[in-house]
Amino acid sequence: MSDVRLEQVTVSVPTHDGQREILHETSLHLTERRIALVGPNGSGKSTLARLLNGLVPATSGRVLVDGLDVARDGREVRRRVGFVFTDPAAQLVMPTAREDVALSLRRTHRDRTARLEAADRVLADFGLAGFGDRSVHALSGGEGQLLALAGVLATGPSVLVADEPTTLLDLGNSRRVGDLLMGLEQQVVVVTHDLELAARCDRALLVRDGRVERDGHPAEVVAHYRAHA
Ligand SMILES: Nc1ncnc2c1ncn2[C@@H]1O[C@H](COP(=O)(O)OP(=O)(O)OP(=O)(O)O)[C@@H](O)[C@H]1O
Repeated sequence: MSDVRLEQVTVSVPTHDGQREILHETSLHLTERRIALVGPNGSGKSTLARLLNGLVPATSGRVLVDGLDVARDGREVRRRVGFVFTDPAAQLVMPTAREDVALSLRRTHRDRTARLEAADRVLADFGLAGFGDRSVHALSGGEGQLLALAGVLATGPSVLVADEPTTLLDLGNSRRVGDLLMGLEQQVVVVTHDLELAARCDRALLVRDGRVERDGHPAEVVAHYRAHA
């Protein structure tokens, strides 16, 4: 399992009259396989998630993934830490589903024909057999999210960070994506408002007002959150 550390991390953003802290001096050691970040809107969950692959830089403190400093070794960290956005449209960049997955395979499969064949195998693994020629814009929300996950996982990350991956999905697709995430071998850090999904993780963190208010077993953290929402 990967080893993710935050050391006294603060994130500040400029405001019209100075600076505002959106994450306050946070230290964490994440080694569990499945970790949920829960909490109210605007509490800092996405900020915390985005720190893990450098999408958001720490204003002070350090973020380390397997000992690599995100600020110094950003390229190598981004190779290890895959990121899935809430809206798959944010990351599906190629015209068809097959080409989108193939783009993720360009490092491991130099030959184009082999790469496209491998992309079809990946699509099949994610329940998208037969979708290869489909435009990425002609997919349902669930299919798009599965394709986005397939594309990120095809790059071979050791950590997957998913920011509200089930928010746009109906119940069936939400379960499908949730089951897929919970079954992955990789370390998974998931930001979610779905407390059932959070309860299936090994550890949960309740983020509020830019601080980790509770950190522990999901059942305990979710119960605390429900009682103090
Ligand atoms: N680049 C930025 N500039 C200014 N403010 C920001 C920036 N990024 C985030 N914020 C603010 O920081 C706070 C935390 O944002 P963040 O997106 O981390 O919250 P969140 O817990 O993921 O919220 P939600 O559940 O609504 O997605 C919010 O008040 C947000 O408006």
